[in-house]
Amino acid sequence: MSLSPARLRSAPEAESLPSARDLGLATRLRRNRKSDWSRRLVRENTLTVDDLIWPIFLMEGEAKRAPVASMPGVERLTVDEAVRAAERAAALGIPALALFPYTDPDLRDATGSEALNDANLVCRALRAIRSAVPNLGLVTDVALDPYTSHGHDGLLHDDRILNDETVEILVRQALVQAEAGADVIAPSDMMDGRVGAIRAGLDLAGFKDVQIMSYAAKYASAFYGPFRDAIGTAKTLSGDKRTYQMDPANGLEALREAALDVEEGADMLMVKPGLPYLDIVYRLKETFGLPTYAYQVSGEYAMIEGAARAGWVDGERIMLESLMAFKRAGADGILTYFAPRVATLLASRS
Ligand SMILES: NCc1[nH]cc(CCC(=O)O)c1CC(=O)O
Ligand SMILES: [Mg+2]
Repeated sequence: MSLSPARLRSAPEAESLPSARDLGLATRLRRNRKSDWSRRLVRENTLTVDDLIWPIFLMEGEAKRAPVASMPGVERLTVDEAVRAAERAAALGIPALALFPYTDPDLRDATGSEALNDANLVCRALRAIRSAVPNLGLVTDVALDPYTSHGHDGLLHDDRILNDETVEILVRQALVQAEAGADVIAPSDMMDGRVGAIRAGLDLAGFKDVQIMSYAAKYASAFYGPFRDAIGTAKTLSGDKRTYQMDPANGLEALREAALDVEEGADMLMVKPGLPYLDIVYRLKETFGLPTYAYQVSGEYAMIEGAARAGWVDGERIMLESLMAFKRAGADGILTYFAPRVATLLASRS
């Protein structure tokens, strides 16, 4: 039955070839794709609302929302508006929110001291959301960049980011957040040893059930640009973050980063950015088997949403396809600015 390419080429007319009508294939993968019911039956992965963590941006004031220019459709919210967002998340069944503050410029200083203020924006939002929506998971970011005048995640000294001195402050930041009601502490700073130090600090203070989601593999990425607009560090950041965030060229190093975080007590791992780093998501999940998350970061969101708004791509389909890709790579969930939109869409389909 098999037909060589040479014979095919020399054949006078296609219709005279029996195999042109029937290749005699035992296996035809298209059979399972023939109809919607069958495609659903053989589908390997599903995206559900349980996979979503919604990152939101906070700002001072009352009853206000301010658009983030480089993230069309995303707004900074005052605390009362953040409570509305939390109620919306709960109504949609989104498991958790991640909170990021836009700190007033005059509250920023060289050491990021506002991070340790138990009445800072994040802490006030934690308390307000906790009392209005008690059962929503609240994830907080541990790193100093929203609070430092230089926009770095740690202490800057002679053009260097100090590691151990920074970790000491991060532990205190985590305690302030846990005290205000954070369920999950998510260190995004990439200092060495911070997961272990934060775990020890939390345990000592009695926060044994507060989880740690480690930004285990966080790359020095240009995809964070719009986020830095949102939290107001785009213009102030001096230099770049390449002495602490990972080199995008490295894959094995992500395994070493994650191994240390697991050893130090991380409950969950995260990879960031998301879509360009699916190989890292896959490797971490395969290697450690921990709950593993991906952050579809601001630049990824901006690229999809910008192209969609220009009419160049089908935004809704790309949103769903990109999120499904994370699931296929092994992610247990995704931090995504699309969370409320995709949750609404999923609800309308069920
Ligand atoms: N600690 C900083 C932090 N936490 C989350 C993001 C980026 C998230 C996004 O781009 O959506 C960043 C940016 C950075 O490292 O400069
Ligand atoms: Mg590390």
